[in-house]
Amino acid sequence: MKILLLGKNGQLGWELQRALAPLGELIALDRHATDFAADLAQPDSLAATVRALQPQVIVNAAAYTAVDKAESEPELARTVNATSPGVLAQAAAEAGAWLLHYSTDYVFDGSGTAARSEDAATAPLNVYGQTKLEGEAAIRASGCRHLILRTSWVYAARGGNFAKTMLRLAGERERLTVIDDQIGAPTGADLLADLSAHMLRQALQQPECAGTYHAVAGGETSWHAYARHVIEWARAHGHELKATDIAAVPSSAFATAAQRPLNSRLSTARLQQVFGLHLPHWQTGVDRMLAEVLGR
Ligand SMILES: NC(=O)C1=CN([C@@H]2O[C@H](COP(=O)(O)OP(=O)(O)OC[C@H]3O[C@@H](n4cnc5c(N)ncnc54)[C@H](OP(=O)(O)O)[C@@H]3O)[C@@H](O)[C@H]2O)C=CC1
Ligand SMILES: Cc1cn([C@H]2C[C@H](O)[C@@H](COP(=O)(O)OP(=O)(O)O[C@H]3O[C@@H](C)C(=O)[C@@H](O)[C@H]3O)O2)c(=O)[nH]c1=O
Ligand SMILES: [Mg+2]
Repeated sequence: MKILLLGKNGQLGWELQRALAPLGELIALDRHATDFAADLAQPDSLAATVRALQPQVIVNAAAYTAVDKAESEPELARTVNATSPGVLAQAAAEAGAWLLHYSTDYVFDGSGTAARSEDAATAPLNVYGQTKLEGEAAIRASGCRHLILRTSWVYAARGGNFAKTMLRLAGERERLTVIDDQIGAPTGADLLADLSAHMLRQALQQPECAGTYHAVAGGETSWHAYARHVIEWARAHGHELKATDIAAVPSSAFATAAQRPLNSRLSTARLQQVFGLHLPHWQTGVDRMLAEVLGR
């Protein structure tokens, strides 16, 4: 089996290079690839790549993920997150290939306190979420066999993420202010990549498993409690940090270009039921990532 992976060097793309390797011949590209076009800012070039390589599976880990910047670059965000996934999906439909794609908790408005299921009403609050939602719709409209995994708050040992930002800021400042009224589940790129491989393997045998799934780690937290956990773990493992005051603030007191959902809880019941997979608690993966990053 031939698998084409796009966005190979992002947090998730890097882990997918590992997790997908045993499933078949893996061709992993990033936007700078020269033999085959793989820049999602150039949608017109992508169909030729799929036709030339003829993969049985296309995995798209590339995305425009700068949430605040997307507010001032909506066209580029839309091209990368919606138009190009649509082109890949069309090419997959024509080739009879599967498409594995990723989406986000930010497709929802975050009202209420309940965990959302896959068919809950979407209503993105920001450009990034809107373009990711449009990407989902383009994939469904193409008629290709697909898996769309909606995840949240992704971190990895390799790449940039909130946990690493908190470690850096805690080394530089005595006081941090962190939002405590946005609730969600930090999800490791390693876990998501492993889920992806297991789900793909089953879906290839059971095409009726195609569809959209919420794929996040177990448990829930706020950005503030997540930050505190990361900083306390670092201290407990001998790292000296400046920050003594990790202040909890409401979203209204922390100005950002993009508005973010308050309730990012996603129910993984469907994933667990259809694929029989277990979602470990978020702290297990975060602690493992910290041990790797901080060398303890
Ligand atoms: N990060 C998060 O918190 C969350 C992410 N997701 C989704 O999960 C998926 C993976 O995200 P994650 O790995 O964390 O994101 P990263 O930002 O770590 O990686 C995104 C990758 O996409 C690449 N990329 C950006 N623009 C283009 C382009 N024009 N052409 C080709 N590649 C491009 C980047 O390349 P380069 O390095 O060259 O810029 C980077 O390698 C995405 O679909 C994202 O929307 C969902 C929920 C949360
Ligand atoms: C740096 C910083 C952020 N925050 C807040 C802002 C924001 O609400 C939250 C997280 O900050 P980030 O910049 O990591 O947030 P953000 O980039 O919006 O994270 C999101 O990325 C996209 C790609 C997704 O799909 C989402 O699931 C989610 O992970 O913490 C603070 O409260 N204090 C701080 O010092
Ligand atoms: Mg971010």
